Amino acid sequence: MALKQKGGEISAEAKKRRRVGFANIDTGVEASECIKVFLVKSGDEVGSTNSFCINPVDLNQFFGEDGKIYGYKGLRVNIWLSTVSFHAYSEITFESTSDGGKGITDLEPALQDIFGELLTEKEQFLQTFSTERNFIRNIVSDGAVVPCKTSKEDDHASNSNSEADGSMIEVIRMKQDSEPVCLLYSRLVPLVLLLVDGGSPIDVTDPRWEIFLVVKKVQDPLGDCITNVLGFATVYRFFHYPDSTRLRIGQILVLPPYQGQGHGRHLLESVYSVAVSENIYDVTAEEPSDYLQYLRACIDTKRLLCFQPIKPAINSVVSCLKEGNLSKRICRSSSCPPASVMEIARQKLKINKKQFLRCWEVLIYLNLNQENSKCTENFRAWVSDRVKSDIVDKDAVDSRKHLVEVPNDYDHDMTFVVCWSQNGGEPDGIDGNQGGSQSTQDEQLNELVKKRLEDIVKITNKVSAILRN
Ligand SMILES: CC(=O)SCCNC(=O)CCNC(=O)[C@H](O)C(C)(C)COP(=O)(O)OP(=O)(O)OC[C@H]1O[C@@H](n2cnc3c(N)ncnc32)[C@H](O)[C@@H]1OP(=O)(O)O
Repeated sequence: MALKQKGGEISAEAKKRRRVGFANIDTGVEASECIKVFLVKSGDEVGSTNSFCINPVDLNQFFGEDGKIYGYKGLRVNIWLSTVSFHAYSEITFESTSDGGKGITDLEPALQDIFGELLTEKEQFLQTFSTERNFIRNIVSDGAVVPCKTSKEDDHASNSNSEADGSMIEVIRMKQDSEPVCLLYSRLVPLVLLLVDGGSPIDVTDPRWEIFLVVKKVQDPLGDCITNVLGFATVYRFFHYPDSTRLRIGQILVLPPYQGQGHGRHLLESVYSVAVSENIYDVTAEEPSDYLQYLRACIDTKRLLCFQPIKPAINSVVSCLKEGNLSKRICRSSSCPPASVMEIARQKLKINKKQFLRCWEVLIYLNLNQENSKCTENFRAWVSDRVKSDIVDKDAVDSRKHLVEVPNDYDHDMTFVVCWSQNGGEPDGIDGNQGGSQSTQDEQLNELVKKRLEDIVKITNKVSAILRN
């Protein structure tokens, strides 16, 4: 870490101001405003602010309660992060420091919290580009390339791809049971902390973790094979009663320069491919971001569209929505997918039930005549019903049963408490009604329906575009 002070001696004027005390109260500067992180793949790029600058989710979280840095004038923290070895080097410059009532923030501990021992001095950092040149190649050579069928339309994200420049893109699966794999993951942790919202490191000592790496293999001018990590997903295997296993995606990350090029999809499809070939129970994701949900929905809807066993169920709902007067509840409830259909999609495609229900609405919309206002009106009413029943389980209220989801660290899809109230009202302390009038609740419900419809249309448009290409 290099520390440079610009502007030399603190002026006599500044010293005077400091003594006056209250004249200039230090309001601090947000960490995200003065820290920049650049991804670099060669020593030549170090020191330059023209390299690829990433956009961390929340740098402020590493700096006290208010995310601010105090006591500096003109502070700039530039960090270069190597995509060859994942070491980092930081350069800190400022014009002056002074305690304006909140002290002078020590930057070192916060940077250590992110980069740990990967933060090195400049000389050492520059050397890593040659000494660690084969770091990734050596580790992934012990992994297994995930085989996956490739179709013409999926060419740009198939599981072993020749690129126009002669490089190969592969997904490599590695069990978290060897020291080198743990070492590789520990070097990826700063990226998780910086780029995954709420991301925290997995427990590398737990052998049930696996890591899927999407890598690019390229020949350098000397004929050497260079391997770069483009992205990765950590996947946890856990027991599913009575005799199977589920796969849960803990973290998925594509390095920013390579995002939007099909690598995230490649990783997800590889996880599915393993789940199908090993007859895993299903695949889930831990607290997925909105974008990940959207991406999964696009991928799974496309897979389900080609899945013949669910066609009759889709057709039956679509014809009900076409003809129907949805004021009849019976017609609305028949719009739910039959349990047998969800089960077969889980068995064959490893799509879990919650995810299937999300795709179900898109599948129906994709098959509807969207130009026909009666159809779209019915569809709206149907979605609205489904949103309501997601929130208020009417049958449960009638029978005085209340299902209360209980968050836990393990699997929040799975845990809930069934509460019973004698008098037919909500049990004490777990009243789902957080207060507010009926009209406020209606408004909130309408907002949710609107949002759900927007999501459905967005995914439908994307899947339609994918199918057209
Ligand atoms: C559990 C968790 O980890 S939650 C946190 C998730 N991770 C993060 O937030 C970290 C930061 N984000 C990322 O790393 C990445 O954005 C990821 C991992 C979420 C997605 O990876 P990317 O490589 O960017 O996505 P990828 O390029 O594969 O897919 C995106 C596009 O492919 C489209 N797509 C989906 N299926 C297909 C298909 N079959 N054919 C063609 N395109 C498709 C998607 O619709 C999307 O396009 P759009 O955004 O233009 O609508």
